[in-house]
Amino acid sequence: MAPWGYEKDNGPAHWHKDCPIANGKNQSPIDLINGEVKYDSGLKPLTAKYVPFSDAKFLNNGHSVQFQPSAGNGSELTGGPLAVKYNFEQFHFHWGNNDTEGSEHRVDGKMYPAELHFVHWNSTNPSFKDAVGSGGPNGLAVLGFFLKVGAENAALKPITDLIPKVKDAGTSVTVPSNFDMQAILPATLTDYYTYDGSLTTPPLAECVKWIVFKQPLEVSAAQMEAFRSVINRDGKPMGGNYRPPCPLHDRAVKTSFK
Ligand SMILES: NS(=O)(=O)c1ccc(C(=O)NCc2cccc(F)c2F)cc1
Ligand SMILES: [Zn+2]
Repeated sequence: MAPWGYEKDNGPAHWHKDCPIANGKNQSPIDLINGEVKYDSGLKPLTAKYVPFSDAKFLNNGHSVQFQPSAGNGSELTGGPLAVKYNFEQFHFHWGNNDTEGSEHRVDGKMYPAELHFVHWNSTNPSFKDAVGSGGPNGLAVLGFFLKVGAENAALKPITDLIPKVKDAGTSVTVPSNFDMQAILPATLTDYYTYDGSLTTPPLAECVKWIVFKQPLEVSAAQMEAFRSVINRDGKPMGGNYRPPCPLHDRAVKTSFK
């Protein structure tokens, strides 16, 4: 099979052939249906401590654009539904070719124009790859933020300004060391949905504690257009790099808000 992608001949409907877990019972993304979620008063706010990075790359890996610091950057995530400390690994985006589609998770069937994922791994493992393979839903913790079109996002501007430099698959640039990743996050990480799920791209490992924030971040129309100029491995616009929602099966979606 051609390497996986989001086109007719290699998209989500084909992924099960190389990754049979695609039809598993803990797959992501899902449609977050407010009438079916359950408030959990035990869910505290999350704490993310992101330290400045000395040598981080911003790259086009053929199916997303991704910010990746060198290993062992000391940034960490704790709190919320997490029992232990998680190390920051990377962040990346999923988006559509117009403002009516693009996010992976949905809220009562509504899609946002894009979704930003901050990927973290359980620090009781020696590495990210070990965490992915550690079995069970506590290997990774991914923070999901919906993006909607509105005011320019000043915190994301240093990243969206780099997009033209990674237009083609396989290209990367060094990110200026004064990039402040912490500034992307809302001041308080409250009001989120959380459930046990998977990577939303192959290998689709069911190793993720998903934490999806209710409040979208805003980006300008120009910043959205920057994403839509990115090209994939087949030389086509990368927009549409989102997996459709998967069945919930017998999972519960908990919320930190009423
Ligand atoms: N969209 S998402 O947030 O669910 C997501 C996050 C990370 C990855 C990933 O790291 N893939 C490559 C990769 C690298 C090493 C080991 C792996 F298992 C692996 F999937 C895929 C999807
Ligand atoms: Zn993702």
